[in-house]
Amino acid sequence: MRLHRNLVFATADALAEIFNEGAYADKVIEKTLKRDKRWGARDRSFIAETTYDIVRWKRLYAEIAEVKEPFSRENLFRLFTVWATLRGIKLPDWPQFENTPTRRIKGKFDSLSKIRKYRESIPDWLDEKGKKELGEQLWEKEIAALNKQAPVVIRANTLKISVAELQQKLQKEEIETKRIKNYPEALELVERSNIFRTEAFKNGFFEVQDASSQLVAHFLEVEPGMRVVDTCAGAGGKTLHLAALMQNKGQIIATDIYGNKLKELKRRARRAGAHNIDPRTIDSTKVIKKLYGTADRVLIDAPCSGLGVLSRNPDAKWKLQPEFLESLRNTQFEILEKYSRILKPGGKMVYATCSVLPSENKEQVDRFLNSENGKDFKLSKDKTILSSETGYDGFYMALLEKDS
Ligand SMILES: C[S@@+](CC[C@H](N)C(=O)[O-])C[C@H]1O[C@@H](n2cnc3c(N)ncnc32)[C@H](O)[C@@H]1O
Repeated sequence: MRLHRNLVFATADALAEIFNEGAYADKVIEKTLKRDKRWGARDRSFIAETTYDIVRWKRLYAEIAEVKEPFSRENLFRLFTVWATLRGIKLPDWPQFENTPTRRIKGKFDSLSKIRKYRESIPDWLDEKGKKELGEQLWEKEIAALNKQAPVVIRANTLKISVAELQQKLQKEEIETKRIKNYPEALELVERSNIFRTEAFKNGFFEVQDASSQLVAHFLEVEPGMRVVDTCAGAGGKTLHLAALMQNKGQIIATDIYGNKLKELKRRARRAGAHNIDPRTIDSTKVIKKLYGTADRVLIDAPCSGLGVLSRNPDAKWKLQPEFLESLRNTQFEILEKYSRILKPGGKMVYATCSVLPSENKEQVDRFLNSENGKDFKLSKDKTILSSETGYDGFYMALLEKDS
């Protein structure tokens, strides 16, 4: 691979914003890629993938390069040097790469790789937390899996097209995909590419949605004609799936505390041809109270640490703080406690997170079942999806039934 100056410099600029200014990696990359219209698909993927890689391995690379935050421009190039050296990429003779200590970089990599928090490039507290909650062996496997680049998975929008037809249409646009066993609407891309540019996407034939996330709507056992409340709908990844499973029949009330996310949901629903969604911003306690006792199904796709989606969002490793995890647990419990009241007697509810930590998952469900409001509920089934077992995101989902 030959390194191009403007691409490497763009990567360094992106890293400066992410590391030194605390900006979100996905937003910075999106903005950076708009900088030069002449960049082709390869250039763009170089910037995106290299930036994500260096974000993912920040702690390990900083330790090897012996640099500390905030990173000066020179030190950002040192991180880049470590990245290139460990991948066997030949460095050009630019002043930034003079006197690169190749052997020393490789030697330090070998010795630091013996210690998990460096090898997996995670903060001390996260290593402790993962070990405590999952046990040494499982944590070791899970964090290694969460450090791998995530595959791109899409969900066929069965309101408009079958999975088989979508696969053919994409093939005509030179995008190879494969079916995934036991994930009925999923297709995995054989090679990464910018699928948002395809006609199939513009026509609303699919959404990008990880395979594990595609299990959640099925878990809720919805049927056409039901009244469903998706309480933490966000931009609607699961709402759109629910609409498809309900064949556009019945009603889905999609709530969230952020109106701008629901705006995006509306836009996506239009493209997908989903007509049974009623978005409502939670701007007072009345919004939820009005719904008490009215729904056949409730989905609580709760705000969580996002540890299960680290492969997609590696900067969460550096943004998450232990205190935040503590306060999240209270939010999750409050949400469960309040939003479960939306259900009719005999109705069903799913509590889901994209976390693999029991403290955000089964422990929250147990706490709810032991609470005053939870005593009318039974746990029908639950499932923890580990990235180390499936290769997709880490997730948790529990199906709870309310007594009739
Ligand atoms: C895991 S995300 C939801 C993702 C979304 N369901 C999807 O599939 O695309 C959690 C959502 O909960 C919302 N949220 C946070 N606190 C909330 C609350 N108290 N009530 C309702 N929604 C909340 C966040 O804004 C966020 O959109």
